Amino acid sequence: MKLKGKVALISGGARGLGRAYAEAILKASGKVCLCDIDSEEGFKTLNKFQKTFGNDNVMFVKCDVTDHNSFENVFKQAKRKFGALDIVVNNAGLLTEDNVRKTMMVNSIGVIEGTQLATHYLSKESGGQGGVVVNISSTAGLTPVFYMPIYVASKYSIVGYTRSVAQNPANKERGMRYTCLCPAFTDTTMFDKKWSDEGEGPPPGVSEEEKKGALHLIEATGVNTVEEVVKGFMLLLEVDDNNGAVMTVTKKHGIQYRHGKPLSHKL
Ligand SMILES: NC(=O)C1=CN([C@@H]2O[C@H](COP(=O)(O)OP(=O)(O)OC[C@H]3O[C@@H](n4cnc5c(N)ncnc54)[C@H](O)[C@@H]3O)[C@@H](O)[C@H]2O)C=CC1
Ligand SMILES: CC/C=C\C[C@H](O)/C=C/C=C\C=C\C=C\C(=O)[C@@H](O)C/C=C\CCC(=O)O
Repeated sequence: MKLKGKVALISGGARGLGRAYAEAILKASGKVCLCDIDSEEGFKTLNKFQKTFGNDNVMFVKCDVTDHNSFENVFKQAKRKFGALDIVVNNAGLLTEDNVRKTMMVNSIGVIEGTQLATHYLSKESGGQGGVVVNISSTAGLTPVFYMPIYVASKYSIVGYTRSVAQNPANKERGMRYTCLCPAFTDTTMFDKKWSDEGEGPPPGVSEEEKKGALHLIEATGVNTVEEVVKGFMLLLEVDDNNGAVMTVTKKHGIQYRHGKPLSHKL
């Protein structure tokens, strides 16, 4: 997809990776509707982007992706302002093991409902032009991590969901493609530097065993810069024949496509 003039909706776009995806699309002459539960940070980002890219090319709508009406309102407002929608990035996420329902609501159901809304609002059968959905999982959506099983469960669900929706032949008719981006540890607020040896020690509630596990994995995978993840993200948007693609981005191995082989029906 050529990004000039294309319109993207990005959840969790107020900061971190979501904000960086937005900036990359704006730099490529696209338009962006940011949404986030954090309106203070959202309006700060909006003001900054408006100064650089112009008021006509960016908007912010406060939204909680776990509230269907609140999320759907973003799609309506983006279409009203820009007249079209071509890209949906289901990026909003959180990392907590303390609240299983909240983690699943944001990281899993928020992404699934965002994909359903995208299919409805972008689809040729609803008067759209078709388009692309990028669902943000994690390498923790492809490999077990003993100290964050709930986060892992939420992220595995996104990989399976995206691959399944991509296989639905009806979505080809609708002009839709679905992809999944799985970054490993990346240097944002979510990646708490306190976990590293230079930091002040683990966050409250993290046991020594969990800290050791985290440090071991961080050492094995390395820590991505935001720019490295954005490079993979832009490839997913720009390459048109990648419906169903699952891409990992790790510091050590860079960008890799992961081909999930379906189990044989004999099993
Ligand atoms: N930073 C990392 O190491 C990695 C992050 N990821 C994923 O990338 C995505 C972005 O992560 P980061 O930018 O690092 O995190 P971040 O914490 O900096 O940004 C997440 C954004 O999502 C928003 N958000 C949270 N709950 C929301 C809700 N209910 N409704 C709307 N917005 C909500 C937050 O307000 C925040 O602006 C997440 O899905 C995360 O799981 C994946 C792999 C690695
Ligand atoms: C402190 C947590 C910060 C950010 C959240 C992030 O999403 C969590 C990531 C947690 C674990 C990451 C594990 C990464 C593992 C790897 O990159 C490789 O060991 C394996 C990569 C892919 C697995 C698929 C395969 O078997 O090839």
